[in-house]
Amino acid sequence: MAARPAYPGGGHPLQFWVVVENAFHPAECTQLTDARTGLDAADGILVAGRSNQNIRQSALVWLPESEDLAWVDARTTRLFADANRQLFGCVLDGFEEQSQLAAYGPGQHYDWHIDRGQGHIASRRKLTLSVQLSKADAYVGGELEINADGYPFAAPRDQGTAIIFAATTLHRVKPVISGLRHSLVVWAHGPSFV
Ligand SMILES: O=C(O)CCC(=O)C(=O)O
Ligand SMILES: [Fe+2]
Repeated sequence: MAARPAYPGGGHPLQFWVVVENAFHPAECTQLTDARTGLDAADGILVAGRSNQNIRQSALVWLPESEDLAWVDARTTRLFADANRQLFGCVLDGFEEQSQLAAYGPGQHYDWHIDRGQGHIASRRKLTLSVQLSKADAYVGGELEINADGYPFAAPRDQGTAIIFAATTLHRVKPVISGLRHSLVVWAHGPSFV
């Protein structure tokens, strides 16, 4: 892939995502990955309710609703609010889906897709938030890439780093080669294209 060309005209390059380092403390990441234990993992569920193993292969669970985990919604809401103020400036009016915990083992991946979909909830997805819950050296491969303009950007893989992007932006998780990658994925919702 060729390097991104210099932005013409001397202005600022367009920004398509917001990265927040240390958005989650390592102990918070561990609490979330531990929360998976004992939960039923539905293998390869697309959020539209259709399963397509060619696009997605990962173990996915909904974040359980418990008092111990109440801080998660507060944190992710703050991350969305800050990113929306800083960059996106879109109309957000709710959080209509439970947060997801995903885990990708060897060979598992999520091919290029966008998160805005059909249906009354998926069509209202405006922003996507992904948090790297695993330590950077806990897995090989498994990069989260965002392709907003033809130049895929690999999200930083440091544990606790969050990235926020428009739910209409192409992204993928490359196949994990070894180890296990955990992530937290959340959407913020709102009316179309405003
Ligand atoms: O695991 C991730 O970081 C992203 C997953 C994803 O793209 C999705 O669940 O729609
Ligand atoms: Fe996605």
